Amino acid sequence: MTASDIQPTEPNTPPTPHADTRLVDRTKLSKMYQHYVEVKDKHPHALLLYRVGDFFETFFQDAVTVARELELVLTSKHGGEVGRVAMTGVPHHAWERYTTQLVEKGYAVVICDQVEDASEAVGLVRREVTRILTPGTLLEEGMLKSSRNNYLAAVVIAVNHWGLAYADISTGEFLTTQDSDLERLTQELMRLQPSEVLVPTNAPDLGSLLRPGETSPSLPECLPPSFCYSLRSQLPFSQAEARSTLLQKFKVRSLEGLGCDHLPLAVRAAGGLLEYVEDTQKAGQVSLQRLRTYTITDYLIVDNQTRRNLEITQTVRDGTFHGSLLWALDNTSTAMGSRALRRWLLQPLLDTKGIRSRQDTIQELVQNTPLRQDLRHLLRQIYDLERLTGRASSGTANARDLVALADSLSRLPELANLVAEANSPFLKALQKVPPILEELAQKIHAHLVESPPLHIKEGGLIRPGVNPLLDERKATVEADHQWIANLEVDERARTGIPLLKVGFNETFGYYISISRAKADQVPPNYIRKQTLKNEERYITPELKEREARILTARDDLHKLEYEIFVTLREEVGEQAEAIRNLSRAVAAADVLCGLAELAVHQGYCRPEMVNGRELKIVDGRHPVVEQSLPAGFFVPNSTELGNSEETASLPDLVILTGPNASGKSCYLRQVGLIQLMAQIGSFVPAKSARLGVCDRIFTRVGAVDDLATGQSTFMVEMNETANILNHATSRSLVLLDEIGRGTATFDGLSIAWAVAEYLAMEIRSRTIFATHYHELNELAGMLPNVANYQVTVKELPDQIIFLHQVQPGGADKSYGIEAGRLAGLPAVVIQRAKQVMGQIEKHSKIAIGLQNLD
Ligand SMILES: Nc1ncnc2c1ncn2[C@@H]1O[C@H](COP(=O)(O)OP(=O)(O)OP(=O)(O)O)[C@@H](O)[C@H]1O
Repeated sequence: MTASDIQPTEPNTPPTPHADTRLVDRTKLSKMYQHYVEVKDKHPHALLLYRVGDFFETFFQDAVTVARELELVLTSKHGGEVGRVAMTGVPHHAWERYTTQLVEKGYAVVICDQVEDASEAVGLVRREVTRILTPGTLLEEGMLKSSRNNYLAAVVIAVNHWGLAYADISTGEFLTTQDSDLERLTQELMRLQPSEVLVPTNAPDLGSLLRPGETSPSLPECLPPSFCYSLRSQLPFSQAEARSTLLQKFKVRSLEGLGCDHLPLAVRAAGGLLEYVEDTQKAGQVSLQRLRTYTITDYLIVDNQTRRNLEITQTVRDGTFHGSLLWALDNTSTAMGSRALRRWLLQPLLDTKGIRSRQDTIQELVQNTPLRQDLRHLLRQIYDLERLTGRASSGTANARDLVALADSLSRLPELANLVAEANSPFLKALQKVPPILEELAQKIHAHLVESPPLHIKEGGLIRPGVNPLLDERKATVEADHQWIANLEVDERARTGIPLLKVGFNETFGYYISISRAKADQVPPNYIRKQTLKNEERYITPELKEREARILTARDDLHKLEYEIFVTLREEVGEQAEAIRNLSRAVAAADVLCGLAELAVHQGYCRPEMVNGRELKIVDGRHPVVEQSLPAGFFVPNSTELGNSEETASLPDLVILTGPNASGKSCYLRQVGLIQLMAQIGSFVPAKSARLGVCDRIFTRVGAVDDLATGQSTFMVEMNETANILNHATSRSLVLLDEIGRGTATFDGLSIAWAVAEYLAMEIRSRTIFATHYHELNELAGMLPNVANYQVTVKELPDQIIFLHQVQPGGADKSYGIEAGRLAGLPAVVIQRAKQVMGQIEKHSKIAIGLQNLD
């Protein structure tokens, strides 16, 4: 197949009946289509993009799908004796853009590229599958979001136990875990938000990729429907296969060193995942870091509901990043740092030592302003080393990637210098740069030109002096070019035609151009090649000889440059682990430097992390609301929780009352966010804080109908409350907003009362319970570890002023009727509501009744 075989798309041609490879008579297909169908048979569940000249074409059923999904014209092409087959194509240079769209829509895409030069091919150009792209196996820069990891996960479930492995093949991260309770698996998947999840199955739809929302009977119920699932064969996930895949990959004799030898389900998930990665990467080698085994309970557990309610990565109202905690905290200077901060926020620590070493680093950077500023300045010059390394080791990096990588590597010694005197752990980690990485940077700089072209097969990459053969060939080509340049001058002199020119075009190559008026003066060795309106074009045997030499030499030159480049790229790939180890240190330092900057500018303090259950915050603020209000407008509030022998006066449970919109929800969230920030090692928005480490944070905030599962507001609320009561411990922090609102007043109040009592007496978790049921204030008089707080307002004759101050005591009214008046309810309705309330208050015996319960 040559370039001339490229079929132009033929719009307006109706699609032929041949839109299904399974129904077509293959013997009547032309050779290229036969090959296409063979490849398609091997990848029935993916879309096959098949290189034909300057296009990636799709045929048959894939053409129909691609045309529909990308809104391209569906056309057709002659496929041999069978007649026409459906076709849709995209220009080869734009394949990434189109493939990204397909992968984002949840399709797997197989790239079948030409692997030999079309001009050198004898017969059909050789084509091979070079890449299989699925949502979880992307490496291309344009397909990935720089600020977040792209996780591929694999799950293996055995009754109530499960193994989960996940990897980001663009950065090399690879982890596995095992646990019981399928609810925890769901939660872990929700934390990771993987782009693709591998599930081993025996089902008939094996090999297919279920797009988000698609269902299959082979999918276990505990797997949330919002992800993409790849249904895979059981074999690579079997204990024996998975074990041997891992042993081979990491060149170890036993899995002990990887920490998972006693976790069969974790091993099976990791082995199956690895096999899939190798299967999809075809041409390239993906370098995953050594597998790490982790335990879910080693981290602060924040369930999906709480993550949502605390708006950690996106807001509840419109799902945007702007307005989330991550948005407020992200002051990082590198993409690696930005990804690391997200990971930290989604997996805060339990271990006080780990927290303190992060705090120490922030503290050093807070105190040393020049160091902090220089560090930020230098970090900004470091590109995404993790992903650049990933592309280098998988063979997808171009020369610009390697130059960017070398530029970044060469900043590392400067970084080491800058932190040479530093004392804190995360800065010390930057003090040593392995000499091999410095040498690698120098080598790349010495080999590649400063601004290499995008394409790596068209020369112009390698500096002179790198390879004698290359220099020799360059010199020959240059001499030939010079000969051609001289030719114009020489021939003008020889022929006496002053306007004679030497030109070049792709079709004829080099030629001598003379105006038609002078055509009678051409020497006899000129051979006429083309006649234009005002011009005749000639060639000479010597010119053609030089041309052939130049073109061959140029091709050789490009090939040699490419070979030198590939060798260099492989050398980078060999250092992937060392580069990534250092990248992780850079990412961590970047996160901490950003948090230090924030601490300085927003006036955050270092929380004192203690071992008990104490939670003391003096003048705490909400880190996001504070940033969205003008400076000084946010009203700080203190919190004291955690009853123990040493802190006998502190309550475990606070009943928080106050009018609508006074700031109850904001206060609840503020406490949760401060605790969470403290457990990622950050400083916190407060004057001072003493915080015991929490094992879990639970929230129940707001009331939203879960339309997707058809549950009512009240049922959602009850499910969430049940989850809290069943899982909270005395080390948990529980934040409840308006329990029992979605049902009849007495039912709601009774449930709220019983829940509060259970939390305070049985679980003894630290709890803030915001409510409009003022009757709950009675609890404080009955239980020693319950206290009442209220958010205060100032009442004027015709308006309420929100003071947003949390103070001891219970509010005795809700101002709900005032809020209704302000919202514009008719005066008669307001008047009547006041009358009704007066009557109810007079006759209500709820509180009295409750006191008499015991
Ligand atoms: N401490 C504060 N300082 C300044 N403004 C605040 C403070 N707390 C809350 N606000 C402002 O008040 C608004 C209402 O707060 P919030 O939603 O927390 O009220 P609420 O008491 O939970 O109301 P409702 O009972 O109706 O849910 C917030 O949007 C915020 O802008």
